[in-house]
Amino acid sequence: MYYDLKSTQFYPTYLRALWRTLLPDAMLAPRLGRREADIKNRMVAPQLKNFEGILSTDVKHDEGSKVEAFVKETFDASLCWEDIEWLKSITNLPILIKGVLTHEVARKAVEVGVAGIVVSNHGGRQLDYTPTTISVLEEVVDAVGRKVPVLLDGGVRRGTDVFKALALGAQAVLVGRPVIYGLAANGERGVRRITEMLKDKFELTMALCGCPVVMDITRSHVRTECDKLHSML
Ligand SMILES: Cc1cc2nc3c(=O)[nH]c(=O)nc-3n(C[C@H](O)[C@H](O)[C@H](O)COP(=O)(O)O)c2cc1C
Repeated sequence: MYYDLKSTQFYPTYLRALWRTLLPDAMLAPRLGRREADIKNRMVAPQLKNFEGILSTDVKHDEGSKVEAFVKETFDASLCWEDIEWLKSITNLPILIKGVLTHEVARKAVEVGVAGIVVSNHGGRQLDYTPTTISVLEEVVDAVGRKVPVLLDGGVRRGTDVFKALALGAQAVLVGRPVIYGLAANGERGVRRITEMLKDKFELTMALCGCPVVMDITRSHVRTECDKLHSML
């Protein structure tokens, strides 16, 4: 069945239909995903400097993840598109919406007036079977049509990942865990090293792809699974 689908034009459509059934709403996680490892390990949010009183560990639950219990008590599950309007009314800061994975949601986000979009599946930590962000980036970029910047996060581990995202239309990428790993391994130096590694490999990729400046990175520098399928038709 996989082979048949792959050899027809319906393959991407089918795959997208499948994904849609599992796509979480883009509104900044109204609830926490079921993080089984956290539940098993009875995860406790550490008391972080500068977050005193915000990220509390003081939750009265004896079992399961305390992060889950904390989120239940603090997150507002009624969060919806209208809240963007309210957010805009209380700040002059640009509001970016994170967690966008489809063209429908991207268009809606532009419609409600966000300043930017982050294509993200929250590091794959919220819901299993969400698509990889790189695989839906182009769909979002096309839907947004340069009206606002589109950023991407999730799985950016090498300079080549940065290059691929820019070639597919992202204006920038964001990294999560690599920075945390660098911090855990070697503190501030570790974080610097991670950013240097990403930057160096990105520059090398540009050089090897014949791109002296970032503006030279184009869509033709990458070939996606969809491109391969189209070329077979
Ligand atoms: C420890 C940890 C905590 C996170 N907390 C949040 C959060 O509170 N809200 C959110 O939108 N994303 C959260 N994320 C997801 C990150 O913002 C980001 O989308 C993700 O880590 C990017 O993927 P990467 O780690 O593969 O680079 C968290 C990620 C990690 C690793």
